[in-house]
Amino acid sequence: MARIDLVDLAHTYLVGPDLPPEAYALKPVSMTWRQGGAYALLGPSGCGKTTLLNLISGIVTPSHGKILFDGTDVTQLSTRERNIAQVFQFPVIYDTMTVGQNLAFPLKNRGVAKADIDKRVAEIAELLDLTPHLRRKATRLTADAKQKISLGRGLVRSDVSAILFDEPLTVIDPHLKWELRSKLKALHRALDLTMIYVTHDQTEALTFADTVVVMHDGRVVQSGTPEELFEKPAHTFVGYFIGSPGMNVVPAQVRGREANVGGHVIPLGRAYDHLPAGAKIEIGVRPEFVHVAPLAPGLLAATIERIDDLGRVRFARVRVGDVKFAARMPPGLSEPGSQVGLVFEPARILVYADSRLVEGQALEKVA
Ligand SMILES: Nc1ncnc2c1ncn2[C@@H]1O[C@H](COP(=O)(O)OP(=O)(O)OP(=O)(O)O)[C@@H](O)[C@H]1O
Repeated sequence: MARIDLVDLAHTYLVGPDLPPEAYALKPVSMTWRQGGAYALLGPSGCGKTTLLNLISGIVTPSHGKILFDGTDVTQLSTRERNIAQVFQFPVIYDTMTVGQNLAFPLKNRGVAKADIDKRVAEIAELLDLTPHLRRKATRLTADAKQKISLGRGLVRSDVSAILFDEPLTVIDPHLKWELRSKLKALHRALDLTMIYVTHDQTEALTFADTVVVMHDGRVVQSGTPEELFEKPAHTFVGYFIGSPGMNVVPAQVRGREANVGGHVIPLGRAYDHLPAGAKIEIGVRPEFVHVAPLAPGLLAATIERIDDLGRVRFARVRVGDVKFAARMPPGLSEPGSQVGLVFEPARILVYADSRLVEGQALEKVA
């Protein structure tokens, strides 16, 4: 396995001089993927996830920049030379072979000794519950089982630089998805391999990965633990893409320790004295930290439009003039259409300038 460094890496599928930034499927990125880390590459369709994965694997050669594996430049090397294992969306297996032969194939191909192959195949089959099927022809198996074999083929070699998964659970039955996701996590712990898992599904990303890399419009907008993405989204996109419901992001005028939203002043937990002039300023606050309360002086007045009952918690969708918020509902209170007040937790309000998080000044440091 390897530590992977991306150095000013960018890619466009178009050809021509002086291409504009929009022509790039991957805009310049420099970052490090830790040896042995479990990463998810998360973002909506078309944001550049597969492009980045294919650049790392060597399927695509970048227009700019370099890729280093353990400090060695591999930018011009093939997937085989990079020693990468990949699992794709759809099963890639040999129907004429047995399950066991399929699992053994990547090892046989590399000239591994038979005894070592048998041992490793048995180990991986056990981890994926494929042991009873080892002698069966792959052709007769269900799509789920075939994809499990694909996963097994990706995981069977212990000497790979990294294993890359491109939406590997797409064809898997929903109830099995949960089980396989937990299995992959356990496999990561057991095998200690660098794994990069592409998905557009936040639950998949947050349950599998130690580090989630969020992409938006060809850019890596944040790389962090699931907790960091929830607590401190570096970009408003991360705020509403992660979390259910997503973060409230509303235009505001921010001065010092206060935000003004439609004429109402909301105290902030930090001070913002040096916001960039001319930037679009917004505040971001997760619905978990905005509370619906009986309307009272000093509270931002809102109208409840809808209540979403998520079992353990209820969120109200409320309207304040043209602005909509999602907020926590206390038990027993209020019907749709009623007037309520909103209570904000100041320490949980973040400030964004042109969609990027601005670090405020801690209040104790402000005179
Ligand atoms: N081979 C290609 N030739 C031209 N454009 C491409 C090619 N592959 C991808 N693109 C474009 O690059 C952009 C990023 O695509 P990419 O497949 O990397 O995104 P993605 O996040 O993986 O999306 P999806 O989940 O839909 O696969 C898109 O605008 C896409 O149309």
